[in-house]
Amino acid sequence: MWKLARFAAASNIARSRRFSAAIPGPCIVHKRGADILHDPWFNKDTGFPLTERDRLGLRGLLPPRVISFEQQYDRFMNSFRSLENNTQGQSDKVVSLAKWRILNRLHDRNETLYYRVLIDNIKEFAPIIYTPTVGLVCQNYSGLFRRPRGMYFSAKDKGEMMSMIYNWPAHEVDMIVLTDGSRILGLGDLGVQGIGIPIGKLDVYVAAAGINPQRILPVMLDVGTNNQKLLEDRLYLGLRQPRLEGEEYLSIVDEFMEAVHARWPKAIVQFEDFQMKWAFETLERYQKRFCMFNDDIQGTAGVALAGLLGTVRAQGLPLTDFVNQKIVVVGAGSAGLGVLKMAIKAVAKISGCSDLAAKSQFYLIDKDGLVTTERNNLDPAAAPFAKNPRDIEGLNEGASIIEVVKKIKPHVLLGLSGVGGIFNDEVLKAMRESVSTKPAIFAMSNPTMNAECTAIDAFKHAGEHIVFASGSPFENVDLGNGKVGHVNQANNMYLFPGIGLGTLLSGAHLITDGMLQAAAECLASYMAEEDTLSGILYPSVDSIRDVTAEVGAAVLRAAVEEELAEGHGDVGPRELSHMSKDETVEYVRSNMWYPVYSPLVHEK
Ligand SMILES: NC(=O)C1=CN([C@@H]2O[C@H](COP(=O)(O)OP(=O)(O)OC[C@H]3O[C@@H](n4cnc5c(N)ncnc54)[C@H](O)[C@@H]3O)[C@@H](O)[C@H]2O)C=CC1
Ligand SMILES: CC(=O)C(=O)O
Ligand SMILES: [Mg+2]
Repeated sequence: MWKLARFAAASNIARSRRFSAAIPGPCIVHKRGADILHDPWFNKDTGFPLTERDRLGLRGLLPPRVISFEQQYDRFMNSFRSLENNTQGQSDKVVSLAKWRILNRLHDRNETLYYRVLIDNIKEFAPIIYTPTVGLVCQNYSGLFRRPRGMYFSAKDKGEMMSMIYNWPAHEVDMIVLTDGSRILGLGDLGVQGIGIPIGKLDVYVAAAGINPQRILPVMLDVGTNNQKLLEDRLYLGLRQPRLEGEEYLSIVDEFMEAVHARWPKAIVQFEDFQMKWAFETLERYQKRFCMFNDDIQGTAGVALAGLLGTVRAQGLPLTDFVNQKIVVVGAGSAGLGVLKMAIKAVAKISGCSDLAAKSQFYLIDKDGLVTTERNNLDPAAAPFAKNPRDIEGLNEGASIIEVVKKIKPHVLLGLSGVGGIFNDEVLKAMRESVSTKPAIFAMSNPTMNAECTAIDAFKHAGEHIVFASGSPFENVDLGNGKVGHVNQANNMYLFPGIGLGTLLSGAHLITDGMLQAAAECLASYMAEEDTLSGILYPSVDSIRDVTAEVGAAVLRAAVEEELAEGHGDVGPRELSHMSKDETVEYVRSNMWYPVYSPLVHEK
């Protein structure tokens, strides 16, 4: 049963109460005077009322006039707009970095205002703090570095992490995003510079899930880098050594996980942008011990599955037809294999057949072409998805993308290869012969330059009737005659915030396949029928808080059903289990942090 597009008006309501007069509860602060002005968690800049300036020893440290939050907000947005005007005509790179810098400076100075402008303008600002600009920021991180954010644990810290973790100033941490920088988006090994990704992901957590920014922690595990250019860069800020491997590597990750668990047993750890071998190994190693998940494997799988089910609906077919869809996945890495695994499970569930039988509609291509059982040195992770040569008449081991597309005429061509432009004109034109009435092209690799094709090329070469999705945002395409080719953003940002928030509020100490499945199903059913029929598979990024409330509730309810929910704060497992579906959504929504200036009360 599909839900109608709900909460359409919710963001408008939120906007109208943006600057409402409701008085927020007080916030205890353990510092005074200039220390407060230099702490972005508490700083209100010129917004401190006079009484508070007296109370906190701020009198004389600020210009006399008190500026309201609304005025500060408008002032920032005006500066942002001026910057846009002043950088017109400059290269995309210069403009993107300038926009990132102005937002980053606000982030460093005043988190309340930063998160308010981010939440209110998420569609416009997500491409700056997240993909694609975050990729550029990571590539240039050592040069851009002004002040640290998050924590850095390196191979040199072995044996020290249990004490180092107490250097983090917050008493409570709910959400950690961890990377080792080994596969940053489609940009490869960026070593310590990959810290930009946990920072960007956690900004999305605050904006989409309302995780309190005082309770988030971006973490870089610096075990070296194999990026020669970085090793030779005199500005590079990470360890100048090759990456640790094998047991040495795992012992560092083990030590970090144990240190986190010792200090914050309930914190959720999201593994992000680990190279494939460690992505799978660490997931296997920790998923039954710690509250963790791998976003690239599991979050991406759920978002892709929701999109794939959407393509069935886009053709006006019942969901049961998913079992007949021919799907070619290009990229056999952590993301591509995660998608295949979850999609095959969905086919098996719908058709009631075994996973083995459910595989027949899927084709996997990696850098060496079509993956078959005849492959020499077949990667064990890809082996379950390798085709038996008997089942692919007319195709050989290593067949190219164009050969596979021409022969199979798939309903869906999905890219998670990290290689920009590999869905070239010829491949896209071949998709015109697809057996689908609405062939789907998912160019999911990030950032923009690594997308398998652009939106314009997809509509131009594959036809105006296609369904298109990309990992990084593209503008909708003007098809002429008033027609528009809709661009979907198939990005795990639609799921990971809800997975984190739902797990947190459930109090579960593990994240199970059932909870992840519930998240994917929730997203798959989010769009109304008429939207999917016109090729709109995912909601607008503007409504990401509403989507996250639903996804979070689905995850929480799955945890309750699996008897994993231990409750959160004052709300225990019994109360959670008695909540109706709608009450759960409201409960999740009411637990989302929203940035307002709270009265600060000093306590020694
Ligand atoms: N849209 C989204 O939400 C997400 C997108 N991604 C993107 O997916 C991409 C891949 O990520 P991972 O799977 O983690 O990387 P990975 O490095 O583990 O895997 C890349 C795969 O692509 C294959 N490949 C490389 N060159 C190829 C070629 N010329 N033709 C066909 N296949 C080729 C490789 O053999 C490998 O199997 C990245 O660009 C990443 O940004 C990843 C996670 C989420
Ligand atoms: C979106 C994401 O997680 C990635 O590109 O790696
Ligand atoms: Mg990622």
